[in-house]
Amino acid sequence: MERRKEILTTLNLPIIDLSSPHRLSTALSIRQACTEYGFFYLVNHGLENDLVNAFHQTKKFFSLPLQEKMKLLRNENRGYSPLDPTLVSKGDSKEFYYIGPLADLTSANLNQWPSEEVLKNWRPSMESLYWKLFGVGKKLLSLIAHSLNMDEDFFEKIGAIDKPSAFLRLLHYPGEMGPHEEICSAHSDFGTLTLLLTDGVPGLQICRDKSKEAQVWEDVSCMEGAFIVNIGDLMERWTNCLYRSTMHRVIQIGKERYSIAFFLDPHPDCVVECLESCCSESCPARFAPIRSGDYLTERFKIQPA
Ligand SMILES: O=C(O)CCC(=O)C(=O)O
Ligand SMILES: [Fe+2]
Repeated sequence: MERRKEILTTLNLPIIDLSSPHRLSTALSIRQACTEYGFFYLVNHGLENDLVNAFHQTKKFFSLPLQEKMKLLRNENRGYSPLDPTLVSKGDSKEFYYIGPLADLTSANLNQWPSEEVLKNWRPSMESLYWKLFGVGKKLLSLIAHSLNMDEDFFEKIGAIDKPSAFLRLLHYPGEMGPHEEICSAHSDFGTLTLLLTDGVPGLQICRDKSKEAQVWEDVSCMEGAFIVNIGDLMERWTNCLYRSTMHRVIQIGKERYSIAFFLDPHPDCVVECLESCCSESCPARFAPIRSGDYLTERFKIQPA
């Protein structure tokens, strides 16, 4: 197994309660979590009873014969990506399946679904999960706006989530694979925020200081029933780097692993520019305004996820 000069520690991420009536203190805790870690656990999100089924459906999909999954081969970033032997040798050992934005018909029609004969009721079940995750993301985003001293409906008002451009990604890591330590290589997420669910199998790690020579990787353990939430690059731009889009990866521990990631990205036409509350004369905006669609297209070209 490849060895790098790395120091490893274990981490207790902050816990945010989405159902708390104390919005100000919740917003303050979010602010602290996003500035220090860019990651937190989200509890009392209302989807507790949906999680078992979400993983059940995910496993059903990946259990299909390869030839069935290959009929849905990824196109326009929707559909199935098989385990890629060229990437396995570079330290990426996962198969995954993307469901793209469902809000408008043109985009929703690009999605690729297994037929009813192959997986009965799978599509409605996943569509329902998608919208429930979107509901959680939207609630959280209003708290994030609050935490940044903006109006709670700020992200709605600027058109970031009116037609949500969210991608749902199901992931399967088959277990002991290749000589490399990483099975999902180190990256930051591109968009606004990510809601992550894992099946409890460890392996997720974060590196809080992107610039350090010797990278310090910290283990993120799974908290039963909670989402692991992380800030993406566009939120980092919106906040002038106040909120951190933290680098993360998954290392192999020799066990099969499933996870579900929901990437809440801004609508492609939404222009992401430094928030008023995050810049001043002494702290000017570090990034020029950019159309979200242009930014994400560029990122996908450089680092196809
Ligand atoms: O599988 C995981 O736990 C992490 C997945 C991830 O970081 C991603 O899909 O961006
Ligand atoms: Fe990620």
